[in-house]
Amino acid sequence: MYDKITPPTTGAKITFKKGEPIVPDNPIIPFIRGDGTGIDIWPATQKVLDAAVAKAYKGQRQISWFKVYAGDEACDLYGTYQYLPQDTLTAIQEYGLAIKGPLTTPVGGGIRSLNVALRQIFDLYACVRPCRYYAGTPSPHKNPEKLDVIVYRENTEDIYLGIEWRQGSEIGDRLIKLLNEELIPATPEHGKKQIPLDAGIGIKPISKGGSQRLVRRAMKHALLLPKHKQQVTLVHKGNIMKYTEGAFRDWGYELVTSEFRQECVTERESWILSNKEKNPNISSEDNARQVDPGYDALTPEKKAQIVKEVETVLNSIWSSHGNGQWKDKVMVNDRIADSIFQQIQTRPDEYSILATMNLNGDYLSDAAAAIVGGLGMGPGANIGDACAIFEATHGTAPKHAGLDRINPGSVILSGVMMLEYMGWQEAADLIKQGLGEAIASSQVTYDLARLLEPPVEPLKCSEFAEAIIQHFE
Ligand SMILES: NC(=O)C1=CN([C@@H]2O[C@H](COP(=O)(O)OP(=O)(O)OC[C@H]3O[C@@H](n4cnc5c(N)ncnc54)[C@H](OP(=O)(O)O)[C@@H]3O)[C@@H](O)[C@H]2O)C=CC1
Ligand SMILES: O=C(O)CCC(=O)C(=O)O
Ligand SMILES: [Mg+2]
Repeated sequence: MYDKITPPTTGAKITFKKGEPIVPDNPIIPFIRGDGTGIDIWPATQKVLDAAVAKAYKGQRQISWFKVYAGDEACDLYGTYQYLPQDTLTAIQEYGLAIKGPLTTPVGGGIRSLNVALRQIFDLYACVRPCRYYAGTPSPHKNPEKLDVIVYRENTEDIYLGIEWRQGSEIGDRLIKLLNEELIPATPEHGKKQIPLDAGIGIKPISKGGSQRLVRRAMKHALLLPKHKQQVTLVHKGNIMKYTEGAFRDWGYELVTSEFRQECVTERESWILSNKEKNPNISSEDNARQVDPGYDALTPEKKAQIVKEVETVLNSIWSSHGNGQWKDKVMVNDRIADSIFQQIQTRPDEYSILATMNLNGDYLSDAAAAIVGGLGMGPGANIGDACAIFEATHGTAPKHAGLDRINPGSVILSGVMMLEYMGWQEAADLIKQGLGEAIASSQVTYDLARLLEPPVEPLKCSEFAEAIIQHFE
C-alpha cells in the first residue's frame, strides 16, 4: 500500500460518522514535519502533546505518530519534484486526521501551494483560526484580552481555486478578447468596461454551496459557545463585488434563517423586534425609520422595501423571537471587509465568529493573531466532513529555520485544537494551562521576549516546550 513509509505497528484508525470523528484510545495520527522552521517547531510540539496525553490519561490513551512527508523533506526521500507523494495522501486519507508544520510556496512561478493542495484534495472546506489572548503576552494593543474571535475561513474557493492565466499567454489573450468583444458588451451593467490587453487574468468563483457549508459549520460552532459569544459575523466586500462577495453575505443569511431559524436572529431583525418591544404601538414606517436612520432621504421604492422588511419580520418571527426571546439566540450580522479590520482593533469585544471567504480570511487571521501576540500565537485547523488537518496560521519563517529560536506556540495550540476535536479535552486543557503559565511567568521565545517591558532573555524553541510541560499541574 505504501512505497517508502510504514505505519506504526500499534494503534487504530480514526473514523467519521456524520462529519464527526470517532476516536480510539490509541489513534494513529500522520504528521508532516514541514519546511523551514518546521524542523524546530515539530519536535517541540510532539513532545508537548505526548507529555500532556501521558499526564492526562496515565497510559490509557496515547497517540501513535506516523511520519509522512511533504515539501523539501519529501523530495529528499522520494526524488526531485516529489513534493507531495502519493504515500502521504494515502496515509491522510486512511487515518482521517493529520497535523503539519508549514510548507514553502514560491511567489510568482514554481509549484502551486502544497498547503492549498492538501486542503482541496481532502475537501477541508473550513479553515478555523481562533485568536485569543494569553495573559502576559506582549501586544501592540492596550487591551488585547478583549479580542477573542474565531476566523472561519472558506478554504477551497475564491483565490484557492487558483484559476489564472499569465499575461501574454495564448489562452489569456483569447479570454480577454472574448470578454472585451462579446461577454462584457452583452452585459449592459458593465457599460463600456474593457480589460487591458496586457492584463493577467484571475477568476474568483464563490459558490452558493461552498459559502453555505462554511456558514453552516460556523453556526454549529457558535451554538456550542457560551451565550455571550454566540454570534456569527459574515465578512464580505459585497458593496464592490456584488455577485461573489455580496452573494456570500446573502447566501449566509439565507442559510441561517432557513436551517437555523429557531436558533438565530439577524442584527436587523433584532432592531425591528426591539423597536416594537420598546414601543408596542410603533407603526411599520416609524420602525423602518429607526432601523435605517437615513430613511427619510431614501427613494419611495427603497422606503417601501424597508417597511415590507419590517412587516415580514414581525409577521414571521414575533411569536418565536419577540418579547426579548431573540436575546437568547445566535446573533448573525455582517460587516464589510475593510471595516472589520478596523473593528477588531477598536471594538474587539463585539465580535466572536468571523465567517469569511478565502482571501479576506487569510488577511484577517494574520491581523487578528497580531493583536494577541503575533504569528507565534496563531493556531488553526482545516476541517472537512471526513478529514481534518491541523496547522498554524503562519508559514515557514525561513530566516529563523534550524536556529531553535522560533515560537512553537501556534503549532502546539493547533495540537490543542486537534485534541479538542478528538474529544481529549483533559490533555488539551493541560497544555493551555501550561502555556498560559509559561507566558505569564515571562518564559517566552524571542518574538515575545523582545516586546516585553523590560525585555527578558528569550527561551529557545525547545526550552519553551519544556517550560510548558513543567507548568502542567
Ligand atoms: N500553512 C502554511 O504552511 C503556510 C505557508 N506559508 C509559506 O511560508 C513561506 C514564508 O512566508 P512568509 O510570508 O515569510 O510568512 P511567515 O508566516 O512564514 O513568516 C513571516 C514572519 O512572521 C513571524 N513569524 C512566523 N512564524 C512565527 C512563529 N512561529 N513565531 C514567531 N514569529 C513568527 C516572523 O517575524 P519576525 O522575523 O519579525 O520575528 C516571520 O519572519 C512562504 O513560502 C509562504 O507561502 C505561509 C503561510 C502559511
Ligand atoms: O500555502 C501557502 O503558502 C500560504 C497559505 C496561507 O497563507 C495560509 O494558509 O494562511
Ligand atoms: Mg496566510
